[in-house]
Amino acid sequence: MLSLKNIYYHPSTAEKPILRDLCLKFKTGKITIVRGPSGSGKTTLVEIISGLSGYQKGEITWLNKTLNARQRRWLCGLVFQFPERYFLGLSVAQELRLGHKRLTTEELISTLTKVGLINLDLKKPPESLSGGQQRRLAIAVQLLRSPKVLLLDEPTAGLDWSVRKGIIELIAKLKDKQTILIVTHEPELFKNLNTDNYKLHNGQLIPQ
Ligand SMILES: Nc1ncnc2c1ncn2[C@@H]1O[C@H](COP(=O)(O)OP(=O)(O)OP(=O)(O)O)[C@@H](O)[C@H]1O
Repeated sequence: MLSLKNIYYHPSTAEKPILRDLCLKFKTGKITIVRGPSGSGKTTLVEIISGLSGYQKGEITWLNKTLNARQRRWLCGLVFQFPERYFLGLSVAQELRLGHKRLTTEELISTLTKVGLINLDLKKPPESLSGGQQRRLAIAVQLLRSPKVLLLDEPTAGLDWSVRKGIIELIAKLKDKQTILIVTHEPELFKNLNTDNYKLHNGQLIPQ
């Protein structure tokens, strides 16, 4: 399981540390939820876990083995906040094949099915999909890499209520195959899932 020990991060461009001796032990079978107000460091935390960003002190381990940034990038899939803003493909198929050129149509369809996108026209431009479909496509892009850990930054932000419900149900389904961390302003949306809850405050995680 994934574990963070005393993570300290103070970018030279920031006035004060963003994370201070932050500790987190992921629990088997539970979705980890981190809430916190804007600017508390939620995105910074997922960027560090995913290996996109470094840190000055501490240790991140998977099954008791210390991971460097490259190993964390292999281990984790990160779905950014509003991921649809970063789509590059001209079609759904092209979006999924970025970095996975040799994927067959069957493999694309199988991945889309995992995220509940059934009978989707692979030739459609990603921007023509609904908000909920775009969010599912962004999750599918990460699932193609078979990450052990899925990090979701505000996965329900900007979606209608009914669409949010669908995304929450999808996350509940994915949790059997992946370790999941969600950072969110809206932890109450996930209260019916089996979650382990924290608040990010002053650079540390407080169990809720
Ligand atoms: N490289 C950096 N240099 C300077 N300041 C930074 C850097 N990275 C993040 N920060 C600052 O650290 C704080 C935490 O940012 P972060 O984006 O992680 O917060 P957040 O909780 O995700 O916010 P939001 O909910 O608005 O997305 C912010 O004040 C941000 O401006």
